[in-house]
Amino acid sequence: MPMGRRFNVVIALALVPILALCYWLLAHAWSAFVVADRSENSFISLRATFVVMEKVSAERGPMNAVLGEDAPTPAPQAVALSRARLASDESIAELTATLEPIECRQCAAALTMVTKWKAQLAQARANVDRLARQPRALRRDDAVQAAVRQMFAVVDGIAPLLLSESTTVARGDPGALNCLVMARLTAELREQAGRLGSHLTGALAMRRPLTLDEKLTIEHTRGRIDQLQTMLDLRMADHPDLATQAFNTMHIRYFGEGVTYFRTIEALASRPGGADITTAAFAEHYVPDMSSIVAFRDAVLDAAQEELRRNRALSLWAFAATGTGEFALLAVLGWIVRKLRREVVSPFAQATTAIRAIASGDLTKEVVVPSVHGEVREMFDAIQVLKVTSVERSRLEAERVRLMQELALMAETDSLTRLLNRRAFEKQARALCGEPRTDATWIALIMFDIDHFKRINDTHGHAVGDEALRLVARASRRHFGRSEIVARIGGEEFAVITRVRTCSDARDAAERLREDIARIALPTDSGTSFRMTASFGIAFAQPKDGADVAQLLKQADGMLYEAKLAGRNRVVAQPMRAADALEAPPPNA
Ligand SMILES: Nc1nc2c(ncn2[C@@H]2O[C@H](COP(=O)(O)OP(=O)(O)OP(=O)(O)O)[C@@H](O)[C@H]2O)c(=O)[nH]1
Repeated sequence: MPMGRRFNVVIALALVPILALCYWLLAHAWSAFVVADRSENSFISLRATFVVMEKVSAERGPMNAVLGEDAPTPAPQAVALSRARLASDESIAELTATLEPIECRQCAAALTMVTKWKAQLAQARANVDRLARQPRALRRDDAVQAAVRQMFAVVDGIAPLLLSESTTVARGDPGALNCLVMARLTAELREQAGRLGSHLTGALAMRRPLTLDEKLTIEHTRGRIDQLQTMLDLRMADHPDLATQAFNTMHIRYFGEGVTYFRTIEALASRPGGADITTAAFAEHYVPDMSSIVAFRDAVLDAAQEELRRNRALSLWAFAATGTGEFALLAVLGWIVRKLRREVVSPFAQATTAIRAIASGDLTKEVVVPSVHGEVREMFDAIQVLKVTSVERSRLEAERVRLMQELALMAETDSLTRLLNRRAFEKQARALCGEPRTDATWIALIMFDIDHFKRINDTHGHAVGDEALRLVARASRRHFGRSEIVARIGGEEFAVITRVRTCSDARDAAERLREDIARIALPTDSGTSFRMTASFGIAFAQPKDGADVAQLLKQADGMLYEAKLAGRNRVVAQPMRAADALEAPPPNA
């Protein structure tokens, strides 16, 4: 696989887990933000529920006052009760408004609960109104108690919604859990404080002493209030900075003044004649002290809301930071990959191609140097140096081969005539003799030299003698083809070795050359020309007998000597036995 594609595959494989991780981190950050956002929205419903609980609880104050008055209810008490009921209704409407736009299973369940409370509340109010229309003397004590308990039941029905909403909110921001728990404890404290006051309603309304049951109920409620106070104190000890002022005010106002006042009225109501105080007067003094509980609850809820807001902002920031960080990371990765590809991978592939071309001897391709720096640039510089040295080495190698060939040629060639020299002749003649052939019957070695050559030199000069040698060589080349080996084997001595079908073929060839040499007109320095002759000696051998070049040379030399002795300018062939020749052996000249 090419390096570029391999690089792409590696990058793709590396990107898969990186992108998956980025997606997971972004999705995680987004879902954390969604939960925090939902948590903040749910807090609005939770706070509205706290208010509903408070308002419905507060409605019992004017209700107690009305039940303590004779019929018809005096206008101030009636107006106070109407206002309290209106406040409850408004708080329920506000809660409903916060729940309706949210499409969730919990909200639907909450709306069902709200509808149920409204029905319960309407029934409880109807009971109170029925009792209020009766003359006080005719009102039955147990009926008054039942009306009060019915109002308690409405508030008891709100507590589960508070719990479920608090859980939802805390799930989105566990940091708000402490505030939410404290708000719930405070809301219950407000409810228990209200109930404590309501426990006096019967006795005060009927102008009678507290019954044993009422006293027991008061003790039970007081015990729960003490519990709540202890729990709040412990939590405040862990979080001393949380709404400290509101907490201290609640301690002074309710646990101090409010509880003391209640104990005073309780003591009066425990006397045989009961307490000489109306429920309205009691509520007027007791209820304002309870407002410090609501103020602390609100302070704690404000702190929770602030925490939720901070958490949502933090989640949003975390989401944005994760997205931006991932984008930056991917951008940097992309930049690194691009830079790697441009400055390392592609140049490396180019370098590989260039080195491969140089190694295979293709030095024509240009080495394209990419715009890179550092080590990669140095690598390309080195490749260029390698190419230059390779080109030079190649040139030197070609030169060496040429020189070797020239040397070989020079070693085997006669520089004057350009024919083979004696050494090359003997070598090639041995090779020819060793060739297994069937088409030729004889090997003929023709040796010849120029007659009275010394005289030519002496008469016309050495240069003319050289020219004579060159002309004889040229004539020899003309007469013999490529398959015949022609050489200058001595000063004015030449030799040809060839295969012939018959001995007379060799003799005829020698004759023709002899005649040709005799026709050569040699120019002299004086402008005249003269002719020369040559003598030939021929020796034969049969390849099947194993031709010996040295022997052939010796025999041809002998024949040449005979030709000289016989008067020169003639061909003398070795005499052959008739049985050895296909035709009569060449005659002696
Ligand atoms: N110009 C020239 N002369 C050469 C060369 N090589 C040898 N010779 C001369 O060739 C002559 C050979 O003479 P000889 O061996 O006496 O033979 P010849 O004169 O041809 O007499 P025959 O062979 O008996 O006919 C000598 O004078 C050599 O100096 C050469 O390369 N150039």
